Amino acid sequence: MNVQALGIGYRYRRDPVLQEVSFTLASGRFHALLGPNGAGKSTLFGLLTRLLALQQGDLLLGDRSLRHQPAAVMRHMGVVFQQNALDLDLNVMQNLLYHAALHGMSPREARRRCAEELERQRLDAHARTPVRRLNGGHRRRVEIARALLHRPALLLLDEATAGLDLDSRAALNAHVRELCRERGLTVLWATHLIEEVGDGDRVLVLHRGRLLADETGEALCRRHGGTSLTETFHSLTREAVA
Ligand SMILES: Nc1ncnc2c1ncn2[C@@H]1O[C@H](COP(=O)(O)OP(=O)(O)OP(=O)(O)O)[C@@H](O)[C@H]1O
Repeated sequence: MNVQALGIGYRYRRDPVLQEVSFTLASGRFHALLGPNGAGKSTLFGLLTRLLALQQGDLLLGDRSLRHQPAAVMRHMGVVFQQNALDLDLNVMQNLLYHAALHGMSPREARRRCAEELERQRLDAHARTPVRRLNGGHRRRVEIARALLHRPALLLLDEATAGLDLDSRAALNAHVRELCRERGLTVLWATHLIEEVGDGDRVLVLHRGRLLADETGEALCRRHGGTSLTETFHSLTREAVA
């Protein structure tokens, strides 16, 4: 399902935090939303997930509008927020079952989907483990399993690797790419870490509330004559400040 952001703008008080942000996410592809701290990534996530009310613009999922058919859009969206939001005292299965109930699944359907999702995320051995006893990488995978329980077409992840060590970060990033390839999920992965972006990924560069680029890492480097994405990103954001 294609996703289109159309002219999204937002201000908390007087100063605009997002201005005319428009982009398209291609069905079944991994997209990186790259921006330094304070660029507006979390604000954009807040708007896409309805934590914040849209002030300007809209998001279309297929032909459904977030502004006019919010429930229909949310049904096709899974979200992993920056802050870990699992109940540490419940075990993995209990966390998932609770969430499945919120989606209105019958107990039988919920158990089936939770078991299926845990197996797909290679977490089935941890079903009865209290979340408190899981490492950070596994906790994130439980959150991804939870976000996918209702089989969304679009998965949004906001700084999903925050607080993880280098190896766990790389493993989680690879895991989400695999989900994207295998299930045709459309993914928007927000990060300030350039090393989490691959040359072939579509990269949306957000800086001070404006989208500076929306193309593959390779194309971005070629267009700006940079030898690496890191160099290109830094020269792009420097130019925008000058
Ligand atoms: N509740 C708020 N009230 C006022 N200003 C805010 C609020 N939340 C964020 N901001 C401001 O909006 C701008 C964008 O912040 P946002 O958190 O969206 O950026 P970010 O790219 O997600 O950064 P980070 O990676 O640090 O989370 C920043 O200047 C921030 O100070």
